[in-house]
Amino acid sequence: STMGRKFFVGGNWKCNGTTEQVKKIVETLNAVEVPSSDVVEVVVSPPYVFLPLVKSLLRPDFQVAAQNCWVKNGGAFTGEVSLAKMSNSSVLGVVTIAKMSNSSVLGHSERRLLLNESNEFVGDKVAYALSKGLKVIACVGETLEQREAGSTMDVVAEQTKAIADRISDWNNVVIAYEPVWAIGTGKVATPAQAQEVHSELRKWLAAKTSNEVAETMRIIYGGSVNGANCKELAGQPDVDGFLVGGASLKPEFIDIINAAT
Ligand SMILES: O=C(COP(=O)(O)O)NO
Repeated sequence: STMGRKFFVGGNWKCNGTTEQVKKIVETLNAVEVPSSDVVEVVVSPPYVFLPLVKSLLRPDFQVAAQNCWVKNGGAFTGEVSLAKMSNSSVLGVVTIAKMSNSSVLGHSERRLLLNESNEFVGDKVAYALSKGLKVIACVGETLEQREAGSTMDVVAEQTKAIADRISDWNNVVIAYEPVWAIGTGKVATPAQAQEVHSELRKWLAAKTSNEVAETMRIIYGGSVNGANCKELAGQPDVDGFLVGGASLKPEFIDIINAAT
């Protein structure tokens, strides 16, 4: 990462954890030495049901994110969790929203592919969450067949455009490039592959939004990041951090946080 962009490390716990496991992970995170929050921004994203517990136990220099949100405020949307409810509960704390200390992971490929969340729907969610004062970790990334067809940048641009068409203030957005073929597979993108897409995406942002947005945007990488491969990836000029799945549930998450450059 360069240009003074603060390193950003997100831990996406996905649909994992029991109360006991969550307490243990938070205990471990609370006890370790990591660079100050001036150097690295750390966000952990537990399943909704653990948001209150994690928010109440987690060290104050780390932030908590939801893994999704609904696109309206409450109402007849069975099974959904509305932002307003989350922000009204002690979980995210309405008062802390003003400090942008809360965020949501949106557009994760598992929701795009398994739950058919369209680019437009993800764009609507990003706009809604931002309008409610949350930070957003917006996920984009191509499938293996799209990469093999040479359409990686087309796909990533299309996904990002659906967001750009709906928002004007990018201040509270972090973009996570997560190639689907690297998620949960152990097949991490090479530093060159990650750098190529991150720099192309940054150029796209410069052309479609502004140089300022492009230069200040944290573009983070996700997909089989671990304690062993994070350093080399972090050394790439346009890799500004990580969105970590599996390894965020293990002590090596600390190594990934410490890879902050
Ligand atoms: O989905 C991911 C990455 O998951 P893994 O680190 O387990 O590949 N981040 O949101």
